[in-house]
Amino acid sequence: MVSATKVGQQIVLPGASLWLVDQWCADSESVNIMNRLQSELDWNQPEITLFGRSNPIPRLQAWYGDAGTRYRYSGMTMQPEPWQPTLLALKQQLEQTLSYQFNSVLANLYRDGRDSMGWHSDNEPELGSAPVIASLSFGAPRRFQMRHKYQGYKFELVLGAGSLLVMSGVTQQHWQHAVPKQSKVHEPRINLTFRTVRGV
Ligand SMILES: O=C(O)CCC(=O)C(=O)O
Ligand SMILES: [Fe+2]
Repeated sequence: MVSATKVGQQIVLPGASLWLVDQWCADSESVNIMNRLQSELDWNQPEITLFGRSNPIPRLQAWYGDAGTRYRYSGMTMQPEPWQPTLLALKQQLEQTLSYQFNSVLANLYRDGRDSMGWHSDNEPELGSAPVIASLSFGAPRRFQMRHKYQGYKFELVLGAGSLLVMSGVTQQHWQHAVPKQSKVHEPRINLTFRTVRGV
């Protein structure tokens, strides 16, 4: 069980463990972090092959972590870059908030509302069956949608700048999540999902 020391709320959904802290970091700090991450991370836009067709993913990505935290994701194998100072500082603060250790982070840059993330669960085998995923958001607020895989429940929230969402327990077994396109959003957003890859 994850225990948070910052003020937050548990979100009660069937078969999901969610913890939301709207203001995990102050506004001024989150603007600063957004700018640093946008300019300092090694962003790339890999191609993804679906039904035999290759297309660039609709966002930019970067993968950082301890050596050996190789990660397979939608047919792509990503080798982590070594920890970068801004990410390392955030990881350490997060580990203090949650009393939990992470060894990697997937960074996503949504350049504007045309960028998105399709429906998926963070259920890659190397994350184990009940992963703790800590998601930090900076920049433009974006919708974060959830849907139950079998029972038709839907849930949605807005992840604003400086927010922390922790998904844990069996959430990934029962639910999928997505970040839909939002044509009225013209500003970038960065989301960091801290993870623990097993077998390192
Ligand atoms: O951008 C987000 O809030 C979600 C990112 C996500 O689902 C992922 O990186 O697996
Ligand atoms: Fe995800």
